[in-house]
Amino acid sequence: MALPSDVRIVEVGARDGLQNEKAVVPTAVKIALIEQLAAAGLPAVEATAFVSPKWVPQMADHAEVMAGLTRRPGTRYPVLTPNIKGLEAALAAGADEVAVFGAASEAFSKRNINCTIAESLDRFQPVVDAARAAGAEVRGYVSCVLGCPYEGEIAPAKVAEVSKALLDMGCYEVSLGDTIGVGTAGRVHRLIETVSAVVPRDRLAVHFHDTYGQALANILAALEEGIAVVDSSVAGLGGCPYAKGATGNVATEDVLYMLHGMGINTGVDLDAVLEAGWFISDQLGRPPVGRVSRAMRARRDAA
Ligand SMILES: CC(C)(COP(=O)([O-])OP(=O)([O-])OC[C@H]1O[C@@H](n2cnc3c(N)ncnc32)[C@H](O)[C@@H]1OP(=O)([O-])[O-])[C@@H](O)C(=O)NCCC(=O)NCCSC(=O)C[C@@](C)(O)CC(=O)[O-]
Repeated sequence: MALPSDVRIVEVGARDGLQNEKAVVPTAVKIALIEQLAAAGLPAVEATAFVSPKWVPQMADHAEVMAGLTRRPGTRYPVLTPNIKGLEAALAAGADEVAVFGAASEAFSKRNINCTIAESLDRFQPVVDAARAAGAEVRGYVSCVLGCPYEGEIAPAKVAEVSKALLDMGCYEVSLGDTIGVGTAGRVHRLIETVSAVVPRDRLAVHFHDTYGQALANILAALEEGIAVVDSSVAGLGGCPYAKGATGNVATEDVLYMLHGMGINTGVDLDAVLEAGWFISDQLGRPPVGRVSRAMRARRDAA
């Protein structure tokens, strides 16, 4: 299949990235990061999660983050909403795009959102209905598409089943998450071949963590399968609090460098994303994880 000429990047660093930080990141820092990422031309900057603060304390300032943001016209600021309570709070905070998040693994679903896969789908339907009735678009996530920290291998057919259920209930797009980064390119091809039998490829996104260093190769495999939406995280921030050992998403800077080098358009300014990555890395007191960010910083420092 021909590679796409344009790829939409969904930046998840401020949510997926920061949710796993132990030290509380000040709300003002989160807002500054989100605004820098939006100014870099990223079309979607996931802003926060309206989840239980007992489960994910780092996202407890969700309403303050939304209230403090100066939003750019044309940029989307999706937020996670696991249930009606989260949705109501998100809508009250002015969210115009939300995301429900399920899993292809029963054990992960239990640990992450405290219910079975079937229960989660029952819980999401009213969230999707109410969001759409309020004029908010809904994205769906499926975690553990290439492996689960508790169950190991996950059948592509299960991923297809959950993805189809999310699309059928009204999600405009389903993002396939390799939560613990165990996938390899051949398995990505097989996964997308299986899922695309029930969900059109133009309704699929990929969300790959880079735990085993496979994310860029896996993204390329997804592009070869006709996928044109990629989730990534500035400075390679992140991990999932309910997947021990999971490291960050693939770094946005690495994805942009690869795509632009291949002549694929994203509309995103890599230099501005690099600056945003250095800003948040300095705030967190550690170097960025992404290779491009490290290389460009070394070059800048040497100049
Ligand atoms: C889903 C729940 C809430 C169920 O948690 P629960 O304990 O089963 O919920 P409950 O309905 O029994 O309520 C218990 C308490 O939580 C409160 N509560 C209930 N809902 C909310 C809410 N929305 N916001 C704030 N508070 C809430 C509720 O009001 C009550 O408060 P209490 O009466 O005890 O004071 C919980 O399990 C949860 O918040 N889980 C979120 C976990 C999470 O955020 N994980 C990370 C995101 S997923 C991810 O990173 C993967 C992804 C998307 O990036 C893709 C990939 O990489 O694979």
